[in-house]
Amino acid sequence: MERATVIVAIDGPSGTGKSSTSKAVAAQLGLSYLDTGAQYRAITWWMVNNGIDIEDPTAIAAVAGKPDIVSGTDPSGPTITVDGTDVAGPIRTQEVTSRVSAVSAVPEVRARITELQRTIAADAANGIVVEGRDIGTTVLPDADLKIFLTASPEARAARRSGELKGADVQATREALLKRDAADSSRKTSPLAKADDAVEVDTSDLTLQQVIECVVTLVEDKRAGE
Ligand SMILES: Nc1ncnc2c1ncn2[C@@H]1O[C@H](COP(=O)(O)OP(=O)(O)O)[C@@H](O)[C@H]1O
Ligand SMILES: Nc1ccn([C@H]2C[C@H](O)[C@@H](COP(=O)(O)OP(=O)(O)O)O2)c(=O)n1
Repeated sequence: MERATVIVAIDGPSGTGKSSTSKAVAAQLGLSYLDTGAQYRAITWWMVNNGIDIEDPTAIAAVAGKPDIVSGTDPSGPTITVDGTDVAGPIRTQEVTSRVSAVSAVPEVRARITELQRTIAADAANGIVVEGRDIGTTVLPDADLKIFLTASPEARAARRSGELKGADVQATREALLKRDAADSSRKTSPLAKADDAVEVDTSDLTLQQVIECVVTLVEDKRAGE
């Protein structure tokens, strides 16, 4: 019998391991992979590049439909383009990171990106791992498996500053907590754990342990447990 597709939603705050875990789980299980944070970063990059006033939600809403955002969903080489331009690098700058929460709080932006996400998930032949902040609660509430990753602010800041080549851990911690607070308190689909999500605290787990944990949860689901 043909295996049914499987939809996995992985949510949580910054630095909990969503991207690394999701990519590895998708690769291991032959599923597609979607980094929804990259989509919000891409639309933010476009707004900044086009001189849109980030402080003005009405201005953002008015142009939310303009950029053409395309995500490549192969977990071994995910891609993201805006109007045909590869923005994988530019979306990770400090400038975009500091503005992404404001842009992604605008309801018209969320409606647009959510629709894209649902289309991508529906088109994934074998299924998909989708990671973000509101996947289990809003984007894919019928996902087969929902995971909510957490980790202490200290662990998250240490991981992130390691990535940013020795950036100050304390400053990184403050920036992370500020972004979490903004993402958790916005009106439209805030960062939140779905009632039926499995919470995994990754503070004291290696990445490999987290990957194994999630793979096991997917396999158990597929086995009908
Ligand atoms: N369990 C873990 N233990 C140690 N480092 C981890 C763990 N999970 C992820 N990392 C590292 O932490 C950093 C942030 O992980 P990432 O997957 O980008 O998190 P998120 O997508 O939640 O922001 C990466 O450098 C990653 O390799
Ligand atoms: N499903 C999502 C995913 C991300 N966002 C917003 C809020 C986040 O601060 C930004 C960036 O997300 P991203 O996952 O790239 O952030 P980190 O990798 O954790 O630094 O996008 C969102 O509002 N909804």
